[in-house]
Amino acid sequence: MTLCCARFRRTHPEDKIKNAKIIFVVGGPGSGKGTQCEKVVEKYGYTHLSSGDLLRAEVASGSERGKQLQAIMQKGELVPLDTVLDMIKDAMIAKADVSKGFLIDGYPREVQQGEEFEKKIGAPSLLLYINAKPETMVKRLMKRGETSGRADDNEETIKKRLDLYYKATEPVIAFYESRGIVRKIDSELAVDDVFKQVCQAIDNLK
Ligand SMILES: Nc1ncnc2c1ncn2[C@H]1C[C@H](O)[C@@H](COP(=O)(O)OP(=O)(O)O)O1
Ligand SMILES: [Mg+2]
Repeated sequence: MTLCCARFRRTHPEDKIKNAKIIFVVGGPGSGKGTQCEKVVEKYGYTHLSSGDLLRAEVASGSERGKQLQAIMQKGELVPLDTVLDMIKDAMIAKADVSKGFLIDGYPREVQQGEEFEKKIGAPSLLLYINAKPETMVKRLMKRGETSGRADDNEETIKKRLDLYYKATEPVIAFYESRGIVRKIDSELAVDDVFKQVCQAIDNLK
């Protein structure tokens, strides 16, 4: 080992999140992930990281990378894996000192993203599977689209996002089910009743 490694090892930024508590929040578009995460932040002091929000912030910044991302997102497609992961990791490190844990919302979108996350960051201790019927998700998204200003909350893109969710993201749930960390949440109910189930799952972590 060189002197340089020895000196910098202790202050490596990654060290800050090595033992962080991580919860994956997985569900279709409009299933209620963001709504539930907000409530968890308030009650448990977790940090909510929505991959979609991080990406939209990059788009809003007007950067060159933001412009490329916007084109992909407008089509309802998935953005490159490394881009999202780096953004999540940077955001986690920035919040490490003040967080009780992290809610990773909207990621992994496919099994490979989960594997990469674990390699670069760490393993989740819980996966909240926010489950609603497709009709419910479409209805909620159309309503959200009236005020969200989100370019992807329109009927055509919603359909593509739902298809992609069933094809790419549902296998993620099966992947983590084999590890016994999936808690299925019935998100057809009123927000507070959904939250009760979420609290039960989190309380059981301790
Ligand atoms: N349990 C619930 N009952 C009724 N509406 C809900 C709900 N959970 C969320 N909503 C609403 C709020 C939003 O306008 C819309 C989508 O919710 P969201 O939290 O933004 O979903 P997601 O982050 O999974 O895309 O549905
Ligand atoms: Mg959301």
